[in-house]
Amino acid sequence: MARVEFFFDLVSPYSYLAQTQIRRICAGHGAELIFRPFLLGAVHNATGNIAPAAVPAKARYLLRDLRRWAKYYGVPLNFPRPFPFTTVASMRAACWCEEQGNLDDFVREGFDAYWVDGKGPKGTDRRDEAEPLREIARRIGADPDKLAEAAAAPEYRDALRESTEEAVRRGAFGAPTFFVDGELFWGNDRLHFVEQALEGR
Ligand SMILES: N[C@@H](CCC(=O)N[C@@H](CS)C(=O)NCC(=O)O)C(=O)O
Repeated sequence: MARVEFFFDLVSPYSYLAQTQIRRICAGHGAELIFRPFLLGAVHNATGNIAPAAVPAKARYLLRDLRRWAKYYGVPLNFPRPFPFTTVASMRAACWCEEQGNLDDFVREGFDAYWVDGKGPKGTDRRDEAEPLREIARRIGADPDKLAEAAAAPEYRDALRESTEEAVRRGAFGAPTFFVDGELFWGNDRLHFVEQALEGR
């Protein structure tokens, strides 16, 4: 069975788009799908990359591009303001969900909360994540206090750091990053190559 790893951060709109498609793609090819949390800002820092929205002309273009993709897929997208926002606690909580076996639900509900329903963090301060985390907990049927506790615990801080470092070691520089049996693909707009890779297996 082919194995698709999907490294994501809830702050990444292209990861939101890609996760609306990746389950169908993997199911259609009988591939195993493994979501992997990482911290996009740390990936950018480690690789000397910069967020595309830091270039004003690119930021304006990306907004149009994202809307076109959402229309193309027929999925909702409500670009959140302010942007960017912090996801450090959310992504640590994602590491806890990975351990609990409900990361798939976290991914779906987290992206929907942040990129569809306007329930994401309203700033870049860690405290801005308190309510969004409670929202995700409600949606996935987790104990909100446990999720908040996990987000503050050193073991999930370390788990997130390790998965981020692993992604960088393996060649990641942005999101979404996929590995198909170890081969790296970057971008929602490269999902057709992911499919092609799966067809050849
Ligand atoms: N064309 C790509 C754009 C993806 C993208 O801009 N990703 C951002 C995060 S949402 C990133 O990490 N960019 C790094 C870069 O542009 O090098 C796609 O369709 O997914």
